[in-house]
Amino acid sequence: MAKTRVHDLAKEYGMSSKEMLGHLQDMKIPAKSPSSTLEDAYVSIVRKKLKPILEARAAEIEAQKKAEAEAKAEEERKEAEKAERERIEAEKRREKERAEEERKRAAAEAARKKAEEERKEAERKRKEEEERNRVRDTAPKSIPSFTSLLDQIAQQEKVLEEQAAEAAKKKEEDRAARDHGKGRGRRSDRPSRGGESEETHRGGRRSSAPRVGAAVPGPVPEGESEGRGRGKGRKGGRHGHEDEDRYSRMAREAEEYNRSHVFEEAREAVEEAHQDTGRRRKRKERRKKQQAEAAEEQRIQEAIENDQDLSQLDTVKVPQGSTVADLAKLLNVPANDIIKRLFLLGNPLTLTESMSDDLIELVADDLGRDVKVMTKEEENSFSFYDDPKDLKPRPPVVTVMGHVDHGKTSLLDAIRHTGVAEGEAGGITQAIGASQVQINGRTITFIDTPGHETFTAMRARGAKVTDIVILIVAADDGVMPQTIESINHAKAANVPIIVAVNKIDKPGADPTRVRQELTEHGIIPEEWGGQNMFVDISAKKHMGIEDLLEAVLLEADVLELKANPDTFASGHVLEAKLDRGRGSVATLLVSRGTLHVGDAIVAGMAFGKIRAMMDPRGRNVKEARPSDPVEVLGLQSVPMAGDEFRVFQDERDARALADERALKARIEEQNKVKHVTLENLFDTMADADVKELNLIIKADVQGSIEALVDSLNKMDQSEVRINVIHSAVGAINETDVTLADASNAIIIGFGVRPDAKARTQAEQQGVEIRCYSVIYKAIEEIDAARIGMLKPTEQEVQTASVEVRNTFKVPKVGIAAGCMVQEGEVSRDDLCRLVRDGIVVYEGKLASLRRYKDDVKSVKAGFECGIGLDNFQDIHVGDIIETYRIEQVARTE
Ligand SMILES: Nc1nc2c(ncn2[C@@H]2O[C@H](COP(=O)(O)OP(=O)(O)OP(=O)(O)O)[C@@H](O)[C@H]2O)c(=O)[nH]1
Repeated sequence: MAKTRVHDLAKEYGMSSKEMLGHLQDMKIPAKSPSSTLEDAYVSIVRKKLKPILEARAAEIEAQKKAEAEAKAEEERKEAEKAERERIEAEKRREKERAEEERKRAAAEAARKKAEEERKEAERKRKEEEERNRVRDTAPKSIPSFTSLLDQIAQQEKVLEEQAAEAAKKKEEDRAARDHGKGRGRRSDRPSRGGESEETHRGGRRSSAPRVGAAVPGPVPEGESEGRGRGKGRKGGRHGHEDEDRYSRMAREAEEYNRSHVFEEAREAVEEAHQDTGRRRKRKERRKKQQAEAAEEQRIQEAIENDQDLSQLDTVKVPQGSTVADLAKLLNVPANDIIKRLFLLGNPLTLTESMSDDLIELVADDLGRDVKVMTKEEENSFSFYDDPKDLKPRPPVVTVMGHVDHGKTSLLDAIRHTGVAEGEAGGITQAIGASQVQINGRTITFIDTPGHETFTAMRARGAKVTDIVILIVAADDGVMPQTIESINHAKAANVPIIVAVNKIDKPGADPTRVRQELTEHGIIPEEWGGQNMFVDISAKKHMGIEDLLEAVLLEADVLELKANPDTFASGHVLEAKLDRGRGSVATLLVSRGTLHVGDAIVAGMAFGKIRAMMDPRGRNVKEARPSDPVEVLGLQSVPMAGDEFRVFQDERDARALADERALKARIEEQNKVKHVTLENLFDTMADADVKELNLIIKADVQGSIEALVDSLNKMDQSEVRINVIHSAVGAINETDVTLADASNAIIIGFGVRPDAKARTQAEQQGVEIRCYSVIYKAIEEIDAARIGMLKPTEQEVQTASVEVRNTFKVPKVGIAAGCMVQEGEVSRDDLCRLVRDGIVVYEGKLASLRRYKDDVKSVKAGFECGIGLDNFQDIHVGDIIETYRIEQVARTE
């Protein structure tokens, strides 16, 4: 039975051992020292008895704590009050400063305004003067009304002068009259002078007054002027100052009236003179405007009918490489206008020369036009307009990216098994290049070609199919070069990134380090205040997968992904290949509308009617909705990954468009070849030191070609220039060898093999053919060859080529092939590949090699034999079995 020591009990109750011993003594419980032990029965007595004491103590502590808290709160309140007072005072100070500043500013402003007003007044006066001169100088003299106005002005000026003279004379007379009152002698000679003067004045007035009368307001009354005569001399003298004022006023008013009146009339006259041409111009402008409005309306109407994006309407689409003439036609401007501008830009071009993207944009900008230079892919792409009310939510499309071996494939495998019943799990195969998973009743689409090469190749072709990127980073390895590349690619495409920190089950895993390293590349976890969701997972042990999928759904909710499902389908080709038996097989991702079996489609240059569709589980389906990936049969040729597809109502339209595109591509290809040859000629002349590595690339799918070319482009080509002189989907044939021979090229095969004739020819002509099934291997080797660092390595040595002539069932083994060895010698230990129509269908080992019923070690050319393949039954008559062995070969290059 457990015993309790006194000091433990004391500790439990927060008291000293001595105090506890005191209590024990009071309770008559035997205990001597702190280390004495107590029976459980005693302990329970102690607990009972000490309960009220403890409660009292607890209450005491509580009260003390409360008092402390109150004191603290009071102190804080005071602090806050003090801070508030300080704040208010500071605010007041600031307010005062602001007011002072405001006052200064207002004073400065008032001074400025005054100066401005003065300046304006001076300006107004100057302008008035200018206007007067202008009207006088510029008005056409041929206009009669204007000429007469000028006459009037001259007359007015004359009258005013006379009036002023008269006023002066009157003043003189009055003064004389006054003087006369003082001394008669002086007055005696006055009348004759005055009469003479009066006569002169009257005569002058009579000749001018009638013409002026109408123009001068308040003409001088006859009586008044008469009054200035002899009879009313004194009286007039008394009113001398008044009269003088009145005359001055009249003179001023007359001048003012005339000035403004004359100006106004002159202005009207000038306008009238130009009115004819003005009206014509206005009419022309109005007509032009109406035409432009009608054209614009028609354009919008057509755009609406064709479901086009209305926001793009003002931009003129110019195909890449357009000539000067093409651009002039598209912009509806004279070609000379463009040639002139090009000349000024230092790029003189003729009508038929093609323009670079930059030049097209520069010239258009110069012309004030908005253009978009369209690549071939963009030209082939369609833009649609959907009424927002037709849009419905669609599943997100996700791509997994990350460094080699960080677990992309494992993650996709783990995801494919999520939400699938246990029994069903084994039956899941990756039927097409994409998969879908259900989580919480919602769907997520995954593109199954992991890695940024495919992603970028697609994007480079204008196909933005991914909504969300999952960046996978191994927790034991951290951020590596391809992690950074993936981040850059996702960022360039403006696609949100969710980070899956993988392999957390491993002993060296450090998810925090991964987070820290990623912050250096702008990927910051949400929990650290960033934008990116991080989920720790183990793809191998299926840990955290559902959390990751839920994160994807959360991100998708933020993106509000929508599409219109009720229209003709369109989307992109994810992958396409040629399949024996089934023909052209393409994996499509629907982005808009619903795709049905029987639909007529165009994808890039391929067209056809959909014969059958398969979902990611390999099940036949009748329709595919937005974000659904499907494998389709029925296209008459193989499109390229990244091509846009679109359903047409009529198969004939589809065919016409595909034909038109194919023709255009052929013409472009021809032009390009010519162009490139010329360029190469100059380049080679310029730097003869540069070595060239010419390649011909053949592959089973377009995606591999693009991925390889993309990687080659990234290599340093300063010493050895890599030229891909030809690339295509399909087996390596004689034409490829001829081309390689002519251009000193190496042929690279991906998942494809040379046919027999091509191989023989290659051997005869010494053309090198290298075949790979892993892209990294090819890149590694080309890179190694480029930098001249080829190490001794393993090399494949072909041993025999065997044709399948018959197939039969063998108990326990399955299907075996009755064959004829065509060349070489096949051995039991050889590795092999089964080639059908130039495409590698199987790679592995021989399971059996027999002559009649006997197992044999080898069979030579010209002999028949029976061959069984390891774990492979799908052998057809006509297939070729190539056998080979791997040898260590020292490189001589
Ligand atoms: N311990 C552990 N190992 C894992 C985990 N995920 C993947 N691996 C292992 O890591 C290795 C690489 O995984 P893959 O899925 O092939 O990686 P990948 O990124 O697709 O590789 P590449 O296709 O070459 O780019 C394999 O051996 C996996 O078994 C994990 O969560 N835990």
